[in-house]
Amino acid sequence: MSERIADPHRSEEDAAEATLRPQTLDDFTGQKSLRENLAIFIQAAKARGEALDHVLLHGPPGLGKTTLAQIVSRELGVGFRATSGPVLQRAGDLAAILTNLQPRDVLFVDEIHRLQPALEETLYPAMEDFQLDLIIGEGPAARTVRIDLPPFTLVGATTRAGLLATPLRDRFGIPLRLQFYTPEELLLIVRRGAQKLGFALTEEGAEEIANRSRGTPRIAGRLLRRVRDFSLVSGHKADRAMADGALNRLEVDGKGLDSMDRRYLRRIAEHHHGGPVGVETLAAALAEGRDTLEEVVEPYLIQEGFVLRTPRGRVLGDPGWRHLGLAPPAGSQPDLLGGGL
Ligand SMILES: Nc1ncnc2c1ncn2[C@@H]1O[C@H](COP(=O)(O)OP(=O)(O)OP(=O)(O)O)[C@@H](O)[C@H]1O
Ligand SMILES: [Mg+2]
Repeated sequence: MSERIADPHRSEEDAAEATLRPQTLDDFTGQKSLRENLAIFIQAAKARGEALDHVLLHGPPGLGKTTLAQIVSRELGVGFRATSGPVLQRAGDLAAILTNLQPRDVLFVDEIHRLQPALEETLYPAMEDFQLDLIIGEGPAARTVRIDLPPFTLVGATTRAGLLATPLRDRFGIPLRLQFYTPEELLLIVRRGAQKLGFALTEEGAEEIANRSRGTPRIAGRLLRRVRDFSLVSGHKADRAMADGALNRLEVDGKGLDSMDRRYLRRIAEHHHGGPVGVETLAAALAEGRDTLEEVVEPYLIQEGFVLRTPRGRVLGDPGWRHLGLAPPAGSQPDLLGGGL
């Protein structure tokens, strides 16, 4: 998976992302209503001199959750502390972070759906009442000490909001869902990125990259950097033909799908006559984790109608058949609402 150019997950090479990361809410392209709402809540919190309510950012990888968390602290003019669900192992680690926060600081917890249940419970009173219950000692001598915390803003990020326990989800006053970006928004992002890199990319070249970025700024940035490499080495002007050639060599097709996406679609078409087929079956056949399919591969394919998620499993949609250059078999689309169950 790490070899996929269109893998929306972060990779080592994406350290270069920092250069392209927008620094302010105004600089952040797309997610219009989310951005407008957030701007109002930030302004109100600043006017009151209070900590911003806790924010939950959820959506597929590479859409800007970490970027937004950093922007929130910058716009509030407060400190930023970052950690993640899998990194936090002991209640003491969390307590140390919480007690070291300055008033109104942002604490960013990435992959918050992977937080240990015991730590999650430590968070409840911390989020609700800014209090921390620490257990000191062991056995019969153990006692609970209550510590007051400075008011702070927890910004949680997750690709799987569905995996969050309800009591945790309910403690976020500002839940925000990120959507895939439109080609127009990606075009702005690609143009701005080329500018920041000092890379002379033609308008058509930028369009080509934007249209093939799978709705994801992280992929747009990565494709932009690769096209720049090809352009530099070949000495060709970075126009549409140049970008097209580079993206084809990276096996990113005209719709931005990569080899994994195509294997997934082909599997449903050729082995299951278009489905329905269960996600577990697909994961086993493709030697991929079910989580990866559900978190990384499917969201974009579903949003674009290549695949439909039905109660009986995944079904290839008409755009999926067309993309493979195949005709949907007559009467192949089962009743998608699951009425036949
Ligand atoms: N709205 C945007 N405008 C411009 N660039 C963006 C935008 N959103 C994200 N990016 C770019 O995409 C990259 C990935 O974004 P980010 O790391 O915030 O994604 P994420 O949602 O946190 O992903 P993950 O779920 O993998 O943690 C950033 O480095 C930034 O360069
Ligand atoms: Mg992130």
